[in-house]
Amino acid sequence: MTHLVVESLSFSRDGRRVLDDVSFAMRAGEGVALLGPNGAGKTTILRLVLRLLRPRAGRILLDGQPIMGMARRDLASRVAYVPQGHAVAFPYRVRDVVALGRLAAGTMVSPFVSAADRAAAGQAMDHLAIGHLADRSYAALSGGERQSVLIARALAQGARLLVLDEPETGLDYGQQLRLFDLLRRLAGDGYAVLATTHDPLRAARVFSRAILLQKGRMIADGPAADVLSTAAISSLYGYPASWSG
Ligand SMILES: Nc1ncnc2c1ncn2[C@@H]1O[C@H](COP(=O)(O)OP(=O)(O)OP(=O)(O)O)[C@@H](O)[C@H]1O
Repeated sequence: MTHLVVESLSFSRDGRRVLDDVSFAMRAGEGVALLGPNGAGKTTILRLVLRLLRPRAGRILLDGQPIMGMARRDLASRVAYVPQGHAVAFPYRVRDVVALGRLAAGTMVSPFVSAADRAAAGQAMDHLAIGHLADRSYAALSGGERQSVLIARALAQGARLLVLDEPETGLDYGQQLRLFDLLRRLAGDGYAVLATTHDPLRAARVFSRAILLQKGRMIADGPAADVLSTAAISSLYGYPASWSG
């Protein structure tokens, strides 16, 4: 049962306030989209939730515990970052990329993949219906396939909160549709999905909730279809409502 609480979060960079008093909570089964113009602070929120940055003020709780005091492995078994599926360093097989999720959570204790690690990776691939890719080289996959593999890696990690930063970037239209469908299914399966996106129209259909950020401040939080009205989006991005059709 995942429960993320973000409380009065503020963050500065180079003496400049990047986030100001941001608060929200989310539970298992919720898909929350974070939207806002470039530089609004979306990625900074994700990096704080992943404990890659330390807040200047405020705190973040996962399942009731402040993340700053958690052991790294404990944190990794609760929250997983799904990067965009672009950078490819080595031609690993898909099944090995997925099994690497077990390393992050500390359940894989040696550099060799155990039967238990392999089973967890297999389950994650089955969950996402990508078992047929298991022996392919990750480097040879399409962007959408890579994204699915990285989500499977997060599931193998055991985390129930998935954090994604503009996951649609670089994917063609069909792959974007499949990705967002997958995110919706994962929320339906009880995962908590927190994603930034620059696609308000899709977000309104796929996510249960949307949070709007402007210059580091939250200006809306509520059901995605309500928050992402044409008027709200026009005002957020600063263009006349008549342009959106
Ligand atoms: N490493 C850094 N050093 C200094 N300032 C930074 C750094 N990373 C981000 N910032 C600044 O923090 C602010 C928020 O950045 P952030 O990346 O969180 O915005 P964002 O909403 O994710 O934007 P985008 O939609 O462009 O990805 C911006 O003003 C940005 O310039």
